[in-house]
Amino acid sequence: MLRRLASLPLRRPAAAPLAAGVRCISSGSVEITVPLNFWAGKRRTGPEKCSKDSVYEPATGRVLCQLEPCGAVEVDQAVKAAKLAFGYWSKMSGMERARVMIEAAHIIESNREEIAEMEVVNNGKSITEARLDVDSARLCIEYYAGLASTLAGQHVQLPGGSFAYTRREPLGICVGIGAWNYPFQIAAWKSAPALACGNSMVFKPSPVTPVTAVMLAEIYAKAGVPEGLFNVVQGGQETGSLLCQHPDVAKVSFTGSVPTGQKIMEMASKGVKPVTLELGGKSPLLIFKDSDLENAVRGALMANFLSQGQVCSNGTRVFVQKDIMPEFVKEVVKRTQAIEIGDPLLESTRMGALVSRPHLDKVLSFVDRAKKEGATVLCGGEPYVPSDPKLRGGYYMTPCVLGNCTDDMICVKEEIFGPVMSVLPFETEDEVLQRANDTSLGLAAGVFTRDVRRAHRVVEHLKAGSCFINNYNITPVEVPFGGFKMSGIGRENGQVTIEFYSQLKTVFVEMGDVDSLF
Ligand SMILES: NC(=O)c1ccc[n+]([C@@H]2O[C@H](COP(=O)([O-])OP(=O)(O)OC[C@H]3O[C@@H](n4cnc5c(N)ncnc54)[C@H](O)[C@@H]3O)[C@@H](O)[C@H]2O)c1
Ligand SMILES: C[N+](C)(C)CCCC=O
Repeated sequence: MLRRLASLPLRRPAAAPLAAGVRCISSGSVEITVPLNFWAGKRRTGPEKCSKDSVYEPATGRVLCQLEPCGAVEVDQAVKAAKLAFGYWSKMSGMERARVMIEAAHIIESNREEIAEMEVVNNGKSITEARLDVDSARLCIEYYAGLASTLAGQHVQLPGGSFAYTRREPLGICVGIGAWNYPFQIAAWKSAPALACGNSMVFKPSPVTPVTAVMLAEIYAKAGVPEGLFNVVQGGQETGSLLCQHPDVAKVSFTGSVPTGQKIMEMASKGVKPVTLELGGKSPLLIFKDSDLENAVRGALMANFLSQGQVCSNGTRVFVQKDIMPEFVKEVVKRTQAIEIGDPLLESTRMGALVSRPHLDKVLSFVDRAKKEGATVLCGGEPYVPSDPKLRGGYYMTPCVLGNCTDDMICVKEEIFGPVMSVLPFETEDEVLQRANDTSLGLAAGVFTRDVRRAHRVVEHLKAGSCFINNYNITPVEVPFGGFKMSGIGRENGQVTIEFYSQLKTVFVEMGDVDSLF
């Protein structure tokens, strides 16, 4: 097996389409009947007697497929498969692992459109964004393939010719648990560093978006990973809890809300398992009067309206220096009103549907509460019904800009996770820094200014894991991403993430005699 893996060519002709069973789709035309669980190299049905949950297509509100949540038996089968695969994979060299991962990246590239389309159908985001998410997943796998062969330890000289060395070793079976806003990308951001380090993974997507993680499992299988190296079990919190508490699991990497992250940490603590937690945010974006206004407006839109505003790192508290508030607001509102909402599979659409009916209702209720608290709706914040009859049951709303906001309003304090921007005036740098940091969360923050000294001074004081100067919401995979404070623990992407998916073994080597005290 090892020889076969090692001899894979670096590049193959375009891979055959994946088994999602559909191509060239349109909204409302897709029904998924293939099983969505995957372990030991194959798609699998869930437990015979499970109660199935309907999964919806956000663009239309139609049922897309049925989710078969895994119970203890299936979780155990997936973990067993991962254990077996770990035995092979962890013994391969970094170069051998890299070859297979690069092959997986090529298969993603060849199937970019199909994966993006399925992401749209299941998540509701625009096809333009979904393609970028697929690219980010591929780049992440390529990046960690590149790092796989660089894993190395240290050599330390000790007295008398003795020495010690360190080995960077994999952890074992890692569990990945994902949120619904970037289903394919999250699966890749977790599996790529895990696999590069020699681990295997059991991944549980959100029950709202179960479709594309299993496509990634197929891709890894086609690329030639050992059977069981990357497995997908579907389900909600019960399945997730079973994974976190499984005695053979070495680590849990979670993306989701703060309350769930706290539960995961608690469960993992019972087995003293390390966790990576990528949690929520309520990030500030600071726009100073010396900013390039055109870029500041673009940045504010990028900070709020990607993925229908359902982005953890969104800069939803937009602090604008008073002097430029009128022109900033005028421009932001004009451009927000021009965002084309509608069928997420159309090239011209810039904002698709929110992920579910309950989530849409929740976001709209935040807008209602903001109004009651005295905020002014400068635009949007209404349910939106597209003219195309097939989209009438979809979960759309108009992107919203709230003015007249104050720091104590719920819309300014709580993560809304929808297309709602709160604009707040400020006067001085000290004041805005104090207000920007006045939150228990610390995922991201941004500053727009032409003053280079101010920019670096401000980011030095911002209590956030990812800070942007004169841009927002870009996440190159070479760069670590993660939160301060209650926004999380650990990082994804970048070289540092190798440390979160591996452990250090120290080996002492005695070259002389044992100097015994006894
Ligand atoms: N920091 C990041 O990188 C990042 C990225 C995306 C989303 N998020 C955050 O995710 C949230 C939205 O996603 P969501 O609604 O899917 O979050 P969620 O916390 O409701 O669910 C996330 C995942 O956890 C699972 N889960 C729920 N209860 C569990 C339990 N007790 N044990 C194990 N697993 C359990 C869910 O089934 C799902 O797969 C937002 O707060 C957002 O900010 C963070
Ligand atoms: C929008 N980004 C930049 C891809 C960030 C995704 C991670 C969080 O939801």
